[in-house]
Amino acid sequence: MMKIRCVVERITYQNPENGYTVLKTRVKGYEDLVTVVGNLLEVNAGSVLLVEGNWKVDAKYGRQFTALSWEETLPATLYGMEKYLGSGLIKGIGPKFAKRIVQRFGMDTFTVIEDNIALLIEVPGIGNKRIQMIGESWERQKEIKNIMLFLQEHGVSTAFAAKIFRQYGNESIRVVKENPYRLADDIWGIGFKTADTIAGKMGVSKEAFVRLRSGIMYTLGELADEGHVYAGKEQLVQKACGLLEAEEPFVVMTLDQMIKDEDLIREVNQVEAIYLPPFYFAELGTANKLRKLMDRPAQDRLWVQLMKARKESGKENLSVDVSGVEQYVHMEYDEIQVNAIRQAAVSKVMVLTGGPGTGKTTTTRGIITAFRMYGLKILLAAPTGRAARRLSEATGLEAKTIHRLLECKPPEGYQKTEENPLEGDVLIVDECSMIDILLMNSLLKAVPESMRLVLIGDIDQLPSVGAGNVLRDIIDAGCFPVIRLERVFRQARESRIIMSAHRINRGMMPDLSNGRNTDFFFLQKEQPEDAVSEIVSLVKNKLPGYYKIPPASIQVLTPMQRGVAGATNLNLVLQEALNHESDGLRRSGFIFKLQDKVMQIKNNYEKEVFNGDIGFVESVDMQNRTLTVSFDGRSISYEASELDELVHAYATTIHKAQGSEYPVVVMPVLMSHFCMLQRNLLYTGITRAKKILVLVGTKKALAYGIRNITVTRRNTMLKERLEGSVS
Ligand SMILES: Nc1ncnc2c1ncn2[C@@H]1O[C@H](COP(=O)(O)OP(=O)(O)OP(=O)(O)O)[C@@H](O)[C@H]1O
Repeated sequence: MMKIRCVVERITYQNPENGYTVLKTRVKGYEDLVTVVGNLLEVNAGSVLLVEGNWKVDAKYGRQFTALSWEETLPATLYGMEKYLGSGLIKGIGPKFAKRIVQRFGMDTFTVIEDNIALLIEVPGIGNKRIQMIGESWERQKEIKNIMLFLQEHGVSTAFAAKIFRQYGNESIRVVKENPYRLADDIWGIGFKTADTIAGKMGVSKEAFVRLRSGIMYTLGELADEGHVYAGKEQLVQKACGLLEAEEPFVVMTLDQMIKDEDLIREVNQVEAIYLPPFYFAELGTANKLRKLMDRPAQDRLWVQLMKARKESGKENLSVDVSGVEQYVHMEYDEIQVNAIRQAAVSKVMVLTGGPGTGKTTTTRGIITAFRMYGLKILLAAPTGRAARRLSEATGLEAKTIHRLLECKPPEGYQKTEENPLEGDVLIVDECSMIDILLMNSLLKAVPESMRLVLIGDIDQLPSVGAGNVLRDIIDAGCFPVIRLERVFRQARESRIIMSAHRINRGMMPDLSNGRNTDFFFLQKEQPEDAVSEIVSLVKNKLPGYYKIPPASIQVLTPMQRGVAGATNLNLVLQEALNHESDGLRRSGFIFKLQDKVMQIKNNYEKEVFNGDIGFVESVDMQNRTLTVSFDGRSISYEASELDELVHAYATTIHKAQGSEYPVVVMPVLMSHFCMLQRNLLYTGITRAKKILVLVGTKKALAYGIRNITVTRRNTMLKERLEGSVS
């Protein structure tokens, strides 16, 4: 084993999945650039590294230095200093100024910046404003370097240093030393495992209360990510023991203490359920409010008139006359649709559900028309921006995202609450299958008791990303009127996408024959590698050529994140094929370049961008290490350390595409995805396509997915609470 000191000239290759990196570096005594390979995800061009490892000769690439461990140091040569300063790490200095500064101050460069920064004024082109910027950035880098050093000493990669610094500032090291598990609570992207590694190196014992507590919290969080609102006690203890490698009695004791401390809530009914408090209160709140809404009368003109007429006539089935509505919207409704409109007129809470093309939108328009005839004030909402926009286009009325409807303002949160409720007579919410228990509770809190509620959604789609199975629980509880639309109308029958979705939903194979004038294609590819090449050629050439559309309007949806035909790899190959920009900002092995299609993967209330929003990189500032993304024309800027909120979106998982629709969808369906292939996943993926759908893969995989209905049960008690069997 030996050590070399090198300056990173450029990063040639990085694999974000496993961290494998190839660097071209300059090493003293070597004429040519030296190739260094290994797990070096977090390095920047210009960094000076002390790398420990061995020389090896690769059959294809020749002599290389294989890194086993490495640390970053400040450069000690003129060349290194210039590279370091010009790398973009220090705001206000790019390659040009780096050269000038080093030319002027030589080996004293860093001492000058450190002790006497005002002297930079002697460098042509540098003014006081820039000096101030450089000074601040230098200090920040120094502090980040200290944290990095500290983290490296404790065996953690440097990726999180900037984030830790942003959260705690100069207190960073103190906080981490005091309770490293706080990192997992406070910082998005740092999980229990990372915090636990730090704690382990710091000598925190395996049985320490802080450790067990954090592990239990993490396990509950993981179960919530899988969709569970609560954990069965046994399930939780077992899972936590596995994670913590701790004896069961210690975990049980910790759990009991946490319940005593009211960190967690235990409820014993049919099972011993352990809740994280927000989930418990959300489930309880949702159930109580829905029951209350059901019990209280509305106060609008339509309600008052109908109830009066019912009372006077003694007829229970009196409702609105739908023929007036039909005349107004120029549509003849079928029996179930008429029923839906009549039911809406006499309901405080109701559910409208159905698959694609069954007339949910058309019926909603009818319901809205009936309400408007009686002067009701209508509010429209949907969980995502795109779903809200679609609802708005379909109804001609303003529709908001639930976040906007509730006037979400960080950091205080929702402005619309029980104390400051929504104003209106009726709230109609679309795409309700996407609403998780926390969001549903927040929404219902803001609904006054006299307001009507119409919930619309397709129950056969994937359930919400967040915890709960809210729409299904509400339907299954049997306490609310539910109208199920099943007939597919003529126009929709012509769409093979829609007909295939319905067949899949009934467990049948779709018709896979290809022909002209169709919207549904199946391309047989056995091997994932072949499927990927086909997808690239479809997105880059074939579909744009045939349909005269830009590649950016084509969305690749895939069942999985990992693997050859998973979202990560597809993004890498599609980026390479579609984006020819040579450079960009790097983060964890990904490179964000001008024009890249990207997706925000976290709700960021400050920036007002939300999980699932798709945009395009519209500028990259290598000097200041920032970039801006245009989300539907709105420019949002990101610092390099915030780039883990973005992923490339040439391809996304079907889960992430819930609630969105795209004109053209390309979707791999391969046995290599077998663990994810499920009927509701395929159904959701296929129904995202509005004009063209191309499946690439094997019939076997498609058939397997269609048969697979082992939808994992989610732990929720909402249905029981609504029924009244659990209070
Ligand atoms: N009563 C009806 N008579 C004739 N056509 C109808 C009727 N109801 C709906 N349709 C037609 O069926 C098609 C699908 O209806 P609609 O768009 O309302 O369905 P949807 O359930 O909202 O579909 P998706 O979920 O795919 O958006 C439309 O072309 C619509 O005009």
